[in-house]
Amino acid sequence: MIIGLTGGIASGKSTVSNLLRSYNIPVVDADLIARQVVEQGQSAYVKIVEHFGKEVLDEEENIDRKKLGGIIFTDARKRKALNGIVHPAVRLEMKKQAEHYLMEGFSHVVMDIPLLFESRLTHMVDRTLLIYVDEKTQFSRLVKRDNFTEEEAWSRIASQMPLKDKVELADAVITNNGSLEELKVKLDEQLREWKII
Ligand SMILES: Nc1ncnc2c1ncn2[C@@H]1O[C@H](COP(=O)(O)OP(=O)(O)OP(=O)(O)O)[C@@H](O)[C@H]1O
Repeated sequence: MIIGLTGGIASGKSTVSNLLRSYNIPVVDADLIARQVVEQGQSAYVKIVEHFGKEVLDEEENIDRKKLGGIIFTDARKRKALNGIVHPAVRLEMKKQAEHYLMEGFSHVVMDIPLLFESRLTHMVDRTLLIYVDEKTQFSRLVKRDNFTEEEAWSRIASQMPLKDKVELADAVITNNGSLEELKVKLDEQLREWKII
């Protein structure tokens, strides 16, 4: 079974991923794969350079994510073109890694996909698990983790689909407003309910 783990910025997905790994449940990380598929030598890298030109490369000829981000931020057409290159490569690699774990004998694999609902990727998973936090907690954890100003933190939270809208879409929700210990207990309960442990 493949479980889709999702949430919002600083809601606790990585924290939960690490807890899952401590149960020996493999986690496939969409953000990590999105960085790997644009590394030199990968087909998405070649396509990006073909499409956007060498000006998106840094001195070491790696893709400069900041430069590319700046270009697509103001140009919807270019953003679509980039997504059209990167997203299929990410999906393919995620499937490959999940299949590999299942072939190895793991009965469950988790896919950590921040934009699982927004990108309509629920067809890739059998069940969805949302890590929810209230906005105040999300805000203070974000400021603390990334050293954002209040304004930077709020604008990032506001740019995303509200977590309360994702609650309706998820098969299960873990609320992460409390301590790490509480999170562990709730995750443990959910995994038992789903007979994963
Ligand atoms: N229950 C908790 N108690 C205290 N701190 C927590 C708790 N859960 C998460 N955190 C902290 O909040 C921050 C955000 O958590 P985490 O990085 O796991 O979120 P995320 O959803 O993976 O974020 P992003 O998608 O933005 O990378 C981290 O600094 C983490 O250590």
